[in-house]
Amino acid sequence: MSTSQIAFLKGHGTENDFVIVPDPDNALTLPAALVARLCDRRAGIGGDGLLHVVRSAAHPEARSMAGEAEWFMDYRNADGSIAEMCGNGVRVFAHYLQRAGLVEEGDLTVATRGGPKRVHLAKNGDITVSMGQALLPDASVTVSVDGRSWPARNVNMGNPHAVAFVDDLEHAGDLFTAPPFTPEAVYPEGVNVEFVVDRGPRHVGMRVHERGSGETRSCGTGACAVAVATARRDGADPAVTGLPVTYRVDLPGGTLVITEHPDGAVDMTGPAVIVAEGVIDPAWLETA
Ligand SMILES: N[C@@H](CCC[C@H](N)C(=O)O)C(=O)O
Repeated sequence: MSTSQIAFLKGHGTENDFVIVPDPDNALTLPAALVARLCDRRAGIGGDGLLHVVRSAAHPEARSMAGEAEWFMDYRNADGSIAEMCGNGVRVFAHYLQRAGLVEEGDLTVATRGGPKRVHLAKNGDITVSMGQALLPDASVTVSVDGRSWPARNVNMGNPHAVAFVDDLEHAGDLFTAPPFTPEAVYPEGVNVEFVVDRGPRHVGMRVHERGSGETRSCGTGACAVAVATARRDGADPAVTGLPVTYRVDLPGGTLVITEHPDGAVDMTGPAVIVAEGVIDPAWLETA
């Protein structure tokens, strides 16, 4: 594929939006600066991140997963940085594959930097991703905004999250910049920070500041981290009770349903939408 004719699509999952770049043979070079330009909402196409769609066999980071997952989600944040996982991204990625006729309704596996993820494409359009187990590294972290501070639960869903329970989501402030946390050494690679309020039994609301993207209207891995942290807070750890626990997680862009099973496996269910498709103008690409 010539770099002067790059096809793209635009899609979102609960309004966490992505530029999708199909590149089955991994022929494109996508340096961080170009990704950031593509994700720019004024000078580019605009998105919280970019999904580079590559055959696993064609990508050095995914070749070892090619036997079980034909397709690799090479995910990038809006600033061009690389992240291990993107939960909403996997749903949009799988939806794109189905729409393009590359996979069928039912089950498939998508390779990610966080390992292979099982995905179920349901008839009604819902997409469920088996996100794997949450890790809960024991570290006491404090997150602060505008003079208020909260203890945060450290949850790793392949990527790092700090989950803080607050009285009011407004207390998270404008989230234009990353909320400071201490001690900084806990997250040497940065962190996604979630602010959570209770909305009812097994029902929470959240806002998130994503590493590399700023405040987004949804974060799939963040919703999973929030559900796991809330289950621990509520004394509903499935490994202890022997029962799965399901949380409805409301985000500014929609609702995700998260279930944690007694073996620790976390499932996330939500929608995915393709909004548009087109070709990047070669003249724009020259300047980008
Ligand atoms: N929006 C994503 C998470 C994307 C990666 C994150 N910004 C990071 O750097 O870890 C999701 O839906 O999970």
